[in-house]
Amino acid sequence: MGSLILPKLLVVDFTNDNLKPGTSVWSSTCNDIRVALENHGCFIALYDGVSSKLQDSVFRAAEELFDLPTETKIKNIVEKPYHGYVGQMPIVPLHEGLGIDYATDLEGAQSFTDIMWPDGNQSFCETSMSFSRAVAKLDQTVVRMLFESYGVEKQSASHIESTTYLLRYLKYRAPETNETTMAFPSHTDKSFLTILHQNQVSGLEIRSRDEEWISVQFPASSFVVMAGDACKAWSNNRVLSPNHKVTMDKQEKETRYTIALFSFLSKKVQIPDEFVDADHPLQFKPFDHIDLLNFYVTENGRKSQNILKDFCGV
Ligand SMILES: O=C(O)CCC(=O)C(=O)O
Ligand SMILES: [Fe+2]
Repeated sequence: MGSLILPKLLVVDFTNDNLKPGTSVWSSTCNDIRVALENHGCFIALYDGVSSKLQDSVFRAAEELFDLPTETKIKNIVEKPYHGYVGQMPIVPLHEGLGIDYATDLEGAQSFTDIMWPDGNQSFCETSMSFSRAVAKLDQTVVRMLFESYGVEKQSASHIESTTYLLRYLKYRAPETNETTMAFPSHTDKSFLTILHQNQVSGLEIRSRDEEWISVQFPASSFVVMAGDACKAWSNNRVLSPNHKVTMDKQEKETRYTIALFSFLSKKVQIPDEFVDADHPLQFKPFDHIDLLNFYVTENGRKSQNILKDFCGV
């Protein structure tokens, strides 16, 4: 066994030196990851690619960012839906978020930093970029392992080459007495994969394939790897892109911060031929990833109970 299944969710120890391509631990872990993504749409990764110093820095960077005046934060305008500033919404009063597109590139991190701090903030820029690059490595390892488990490993390199990353800083303040505890409503992500890292305040809940809501406890230094709708489409409906939400505890006094890295494809999302046969007919037409986001913000997209079927169903 390459990995451990704690009460509900798979925990994969990426710090294990024996987890190397070609070993039996590697292949059994590839298999565990595939099964977890098919049944729960997520798993927990223990990963030391982000040093504890960088973890501390990224949460300090989050506090510094959210402490900026609202008139500055709203300048985080990105053309792509759900990429920029979100906040001040009466129905989701606890939540605020900002996004850095192309976060693993210096230009992406720098241009966001320049808008937030016109006089410069080099440490914020470096922290955001280093964190994104370190988490992107985990994303790429998971892609490689998932592709290998499905026998399409030859396609992982071109997939990784065409991946771009959005880093989002997310804040959930503690609810006041008699205020809603719903901090982020139930949804599926539109990414290929999402990787979440939270501070010590929990709140994430994920709905598994058998419709059980699971409260996610992040072990120290852990990351939640979750499949988005693009991964579900790519897999011809094998992978689950789980509904998930954030609920704050009524008694909670502290602010929850999550730093989330979302991966998107700059080439078409297309189902490999290997996933299609008489028992598994083609379910989705190829599509541009950005068009899935654009559909999601239309009235039909928002109302849809099955976004992939309505957007690109065969
Ligand atoms: O904060 C979290 O744990 C989840 C955030 C989330 O689901 C999202 O931003 O899509
Ligand atoms: Fe999400």
